Amino acid sequence: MSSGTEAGTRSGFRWSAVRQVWPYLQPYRGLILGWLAFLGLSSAATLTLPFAARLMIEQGFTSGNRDAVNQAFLLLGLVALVLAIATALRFFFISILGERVSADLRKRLYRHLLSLDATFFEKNRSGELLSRITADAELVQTVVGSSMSVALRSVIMLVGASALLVWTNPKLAAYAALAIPLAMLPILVFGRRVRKLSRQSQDRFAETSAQAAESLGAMHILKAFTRESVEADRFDGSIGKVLATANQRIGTRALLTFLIIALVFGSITLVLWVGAGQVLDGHVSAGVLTQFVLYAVTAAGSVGALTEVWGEVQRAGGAMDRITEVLDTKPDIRDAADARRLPDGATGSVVFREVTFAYPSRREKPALNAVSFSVAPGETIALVGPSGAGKSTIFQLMLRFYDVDAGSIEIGGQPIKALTLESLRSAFALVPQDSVLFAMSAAENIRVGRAKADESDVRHAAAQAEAAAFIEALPQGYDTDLGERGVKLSGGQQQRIAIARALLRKAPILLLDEATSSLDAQSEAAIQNALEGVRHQVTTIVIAHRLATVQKADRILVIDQGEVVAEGSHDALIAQGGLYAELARLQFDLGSKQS
Ligand SMILES: Nc1ncnc2c1ncn2[C@@H]1O[C@H](COP(=O)(O)OP(=O)(O)OP(=O)(O)O)[C@@H](O)[C@H]1O
Repeated sequence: MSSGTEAGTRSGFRWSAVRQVWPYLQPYRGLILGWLAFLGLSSAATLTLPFAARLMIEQGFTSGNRDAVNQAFLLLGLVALVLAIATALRFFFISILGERVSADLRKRLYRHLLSLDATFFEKNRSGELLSRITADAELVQTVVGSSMSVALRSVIMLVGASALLVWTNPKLAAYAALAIPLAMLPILVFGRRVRKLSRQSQDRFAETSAQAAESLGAMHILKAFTRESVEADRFDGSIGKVLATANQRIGTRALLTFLIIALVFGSITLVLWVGAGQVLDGHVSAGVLTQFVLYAVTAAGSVGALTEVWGEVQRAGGAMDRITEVLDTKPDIRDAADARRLPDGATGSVVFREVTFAYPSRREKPALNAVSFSVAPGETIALVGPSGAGKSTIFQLMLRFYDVDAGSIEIGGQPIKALTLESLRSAFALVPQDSVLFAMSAAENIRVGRAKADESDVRHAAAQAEAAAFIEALPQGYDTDLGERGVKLSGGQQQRIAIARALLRKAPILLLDEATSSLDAQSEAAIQNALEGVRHQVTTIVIAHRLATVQKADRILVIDQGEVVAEGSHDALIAQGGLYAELARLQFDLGSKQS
C-alpha cells in the first residue's frame, strides 16, 4: 500500500505502535492481574532457590546435621512445587491473553478493511492485506502471549537477583555490576538494525502471500497458458528475497547473542575467580559463594532472555506498524456527519447532472465528461456504446463506490452524498459483469441479495432468473456448495444465480451490467420475460452490447468516450443514423449473414 512503503523505509522504532496494543489489553484486566500475581510468585520462588542451596551447603554438608539437610531439602521441594504451579498458571493467563488480543486485533482489522473504499482496494493487493490479518497479528500474539511475559519476568529477576547479589556479597556484586552495562552495549548497537530487517522481512513475506493468493485464485489460467513453472520460479524468487532478509536478521541476532553471552559470562567468570580467591583466603564461605554464583547466573540469564525478546518486541513493533497503517486509513467515501436515510418507499428515480469523473489512478483522462440524464421511476433505460465508453462507471458512481469530481447524482429525489451509504446501496440490486459467487450453497448465494429472505422467496427468485431447474438438478439441490467463486457452475449458470440474487433484493432500482451476456438466446428471452413482470415496479438500467437485449427499453442512451452522444428509442436512434445505427447495422447484418 502507498503508506506501507513509506513506513517500510522508516527506520525509527515507533513506540506509538507498541502503545497501539494497549487498548487491546485493557478489556482483559482480570487476565493481566492473574498473570502478574503468578509472575510475582514464580519469580519469588526462583529467587529463593539459591538461598535454599546455601542453607543446604552451610547447615547440611558443612555441619553434617541430617535434620538440617532434611529441612533444607523440604524447603527446596516446597519452593519447587510453588514454582511449578505459579509458572503453569502464569503461562495459562498470559497465553490466553495473547490469543484474545490477536483475535480482537484480527476482528477489528477485518471489520475495518470491509469499511474501506474501492480506491484502497485498487492500491492494495488482497493477499498482502490478508498477511496483515494472519502473519502480523500472529507476531503481535507471540509478543503479548510470551515475549511480554519473558521480558517482565527477566526484569524482575534481574532487579531481584542484583539486589540479592548485593545482599550476599556487596564487594563481589560491585564487580558484577560492571558486567551488566557491558552486556547492554551490543543491544544498543545492533537493535536498530534488527528492527529494520524485521519490518523488511514482514513486507517481503506479505508480498509473497499476495503473489501466491493471486495465482492460486487463477489456477485455470496458469494451467491453460502452461505457466506453472514460470509461476513457481517467480515464487521461488520472492521466497529467496524473504530468506535473504531473514538470513541477515538472523545473522545479526546470532552475533548479538554471541557478544552478550561472551561479555556476560566472561565477566562473571572473572568475578567468580576473584570470589574463589576470597574463599581460599577464608573471607567468604563456600555456601555464600554458591549462592552468589546462582544469583549471578540468574541475573546473566535474565539479561540474555531480555536480549532475545527484545528482538521479538522489535519484530512485533514492525508488525504492529503494518496493522496500524491499515487501521489508520480512513475511507474517503463515508457517511457525511448529517447523513440521512433514504426514506422507505422512495421512488426509483435517477438523475445525473453534469457529472464529470476521472478514476483516482487516471486523473488525466476523465471516464465521464459532463454526463446528464434522468430516469423516471419504473422506466427501463439501456446504456449502449463501445467498450471503455464509461457505462459501468455510471453504475459505480450511482452506488457511490467513487465520488464525482463535478456535478451531482440524485436517487429518489435525494442527492446521494446526503444519504447514508447503507440506505443508498439498499436502493439498488446490481448484477455485475462478472457474477461473483461465494463458496456457499446455492440458496445462500442467492440470499446474498437479502439475508432475511425465506426459502419460498429464494425459490421464487431462482425461478424468475431461470435458475430453478438447474439448481434442483444439482446433487443436493439448493443446498449444494458452489465451490470457491462458484467454480462448480457454468458461466451462464453463475450469471443466473447473480440475477436471482438481484431479483430477491426487491430494490427499487435494478442495475444489469452485461447480465445476460453468457446466456443462450432461449434463457435470455425467458429472463427478459421475467423482467417484464417486474418492469413497472422497478427502475431498470441495462448495459448490453447485444442490441437485441436492449430493443425493448423505453429509452436508449448512447455513450461514447465518457459522453452521452444520443438518446431515444431503438427506432428513433436507427432513424438518426449515428453511432447506434452503425452498431445496429454491424450486429444485425452479421446476424443475418450467420443465419
Ligand atoms: N478502476 C479504474 N481505474 C482507472 N481507470 C478505470 C477503472 N475502471 C475503468 N477505468 C477506465 O475508465 C474508462 C471507462 O470504463 P468503463 O468500465 O466504465 O467502460 P464500459 O463502457 O463499461 O466498458 P465495457 O463495455 O468494456 O465494460 C475506461 O477507459 C477504463 O479503462
